[in-house]
Amino acid sequence: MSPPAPPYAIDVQKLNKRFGDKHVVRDLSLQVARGEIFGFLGPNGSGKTTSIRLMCGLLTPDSGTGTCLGYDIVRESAQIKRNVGYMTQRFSYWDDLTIRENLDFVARIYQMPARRETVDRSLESLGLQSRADQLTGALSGGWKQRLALAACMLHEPQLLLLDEPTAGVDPGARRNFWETLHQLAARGISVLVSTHYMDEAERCHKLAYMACGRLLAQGTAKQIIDSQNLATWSLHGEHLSQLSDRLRGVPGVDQVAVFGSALHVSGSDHAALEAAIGQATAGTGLRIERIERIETGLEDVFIYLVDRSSDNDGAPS
Ligand SMILES: Nc1ncnc2c1ncn2[C@@H]1O[C@H](COP(=O)(O)OP(=O)(O)OP(=O)(O)O)[C@@H](O)[C@H]1O
Repeated sequence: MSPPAPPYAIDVQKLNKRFGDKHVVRDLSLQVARGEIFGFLGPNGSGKTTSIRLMCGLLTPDSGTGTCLGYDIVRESAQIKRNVGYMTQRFSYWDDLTIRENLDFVARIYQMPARRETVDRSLESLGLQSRADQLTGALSGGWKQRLALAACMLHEPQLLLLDEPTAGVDPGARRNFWETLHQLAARGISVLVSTHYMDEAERCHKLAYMACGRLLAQGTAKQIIDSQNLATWSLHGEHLSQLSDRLRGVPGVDQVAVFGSALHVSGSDHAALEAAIGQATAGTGLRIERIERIETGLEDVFIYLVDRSSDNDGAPS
């Protein structure tokens, strides 16, 4: 009888990694459950890629422990690599091969048995049959990205690590890609995916937000939003930049951020925030069309977390 599968696809505690004197990952503890889509967010250079590589045994942590698919991330990295699908930020394929040929090439490199069946199964499961015989170089970004996913799933991994898989892909293709991820998760495959897109963050079962190598928050989108207890007001009008200048630094106002044609003003002291907005907007001569209390969104919270973390660290990442 095979041993029971571990409850977590990823379970790491207090991972640290330095490159020279740069402390890139700090005390990272994180769990990804089986069949869960876990979103990994944070500014450029915050340490997401390094964390992903630590979690799948491609890099050795300076300290910390953990398992990936039940294998020790330090001692059993070879087993992890065999059982994980890793889609890097820069996936490479041959432009002058067809989708089918590219997948066959990957299958050959990994010396997979029953290559033809494996490639056919992969084409079918990711909806690539209609394009199987087209040259990859001529395909849109969305199809190329689907090919990248198929290539890292050829060996039927139980865990996918996807590093910004949809960067530069149009919204329609991104939506289709996420539908596929949810279908895979429904089959019990776990997914850790880094992204900069808020709409994608909201499609994850759980999220973690990283800045300057530290996890600042993790949980469901609702848990992350609730954890900061921010009130947010939306202000619409003509002179948003002047209004923004008036509001910044006023007691009660913790954050002012432009969202399209609106200004979002947030604070953790709800009464002080409301009073501050009232004072800043009264008798200014600025034409303000609408002021309304809105639900605080994930993006409001992430901006707030990054601002606070860079205040604490002395410099933005
Ligand atoms: N092999 C390396 N040697 C030295 N420094 C490195 C190495 N890999 C990454 N870094 C540095 O570590 C920091 C974190 O990089 P990392 O790629 O993990 O961030 P990221 O959050 O994935 O960024 P992005 O969103 O831009 O992909 C950066 O300052 C980067 O320059």
